[in-house]
Amino acid sequence: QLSSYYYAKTCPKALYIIKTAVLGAVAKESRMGASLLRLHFHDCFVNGCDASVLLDDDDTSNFTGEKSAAPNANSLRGFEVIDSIKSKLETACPGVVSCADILAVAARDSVATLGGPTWTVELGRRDSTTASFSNANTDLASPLMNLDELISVFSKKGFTEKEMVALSGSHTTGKARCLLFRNRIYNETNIDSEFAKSIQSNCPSSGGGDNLSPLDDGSPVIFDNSYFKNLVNNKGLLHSDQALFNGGSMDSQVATYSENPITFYVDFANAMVKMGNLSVLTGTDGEIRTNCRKVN
Ligand code: HEM
Ligand SMILES: [Ca+2]
Repeated sequence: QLSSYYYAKTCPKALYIIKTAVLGAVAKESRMGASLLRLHFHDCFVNGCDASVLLDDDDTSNFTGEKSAAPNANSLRGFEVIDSIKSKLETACPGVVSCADILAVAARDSVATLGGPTWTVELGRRDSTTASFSNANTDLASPLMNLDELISVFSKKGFTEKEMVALSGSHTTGKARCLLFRNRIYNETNIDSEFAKSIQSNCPSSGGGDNLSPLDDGSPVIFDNSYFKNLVNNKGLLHSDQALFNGGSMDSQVATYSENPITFYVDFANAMVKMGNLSVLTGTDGEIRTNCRKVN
């Protein structure tokens, strides 16, 4: 249903406008590439890729937005970058480019800007007129999950175990808060002890819960396969990261990606296209929001 030429006639500069803005935002702060990639993921896994994640709480339509759900609160970032892209697009071609498409293109451009693979983004998603606080709490994975739980969360969205592992390679960039990996670095045994010690210096056993550590110590602002190299060395930051390589069924897949970046890139790009197609609104469903934070 979606098409890569969707805006060719109605907003020919759309892709250029988004790419330029993403490049600028990542140049200003490299972590923003990670944050924009994650926004698209947290959008797509909750009611599909419909920009529901961008909506603020709405007193008129009477819904609580997804931003305050547990996986998102004090964690998601990049909303101002999306707002700024949207306002440029509204000037260039008012009412044409959806917020959901902006998220999909910004995720692709972020990965490419950080040195990762690129892919063709299918376009034509429309924006939701509602959000789901409760689905945001149930449909996203938690960093405390084990392999079987991670497989289950992704299989509910139609992904294979291998695709789940490839998508997790996103943790090759970006940061996480101490409170989410504290138990791992102090109490777990499947962790390299030097690595645990080095992370502990910025994540005390009590307090400092918001202190940040890179998800990939090896190359935090480059989109490469270093995340998988970490895992085979027991240097996964989150419990859920190390769960992918912990004597289970995905060990060999992780090892393959750790040795072969091209295989990872190909699988990652394909899985991102698939993720971008989750329950999209097309035709006359939904709307093209004027402001990504509010229904029209
Ligand atoms: C496999 C299950 C996953 C779990 C349990 C998980 C969990 C997390 C957690 C806990 C954080 C840190 C949040 C914080 O400290 O506030 C994080 C960050 C991040 N996640 Fe995931 N994630 C998963 C899969 C994914 C996928 C599929 C993607 C993208 C396609 C992704 C992209 C990111 C990125 C880029 C960051 C860094 C964001 C930033 O620095 O702003 N994650 N994730
Ligand atoms: Ca969504």
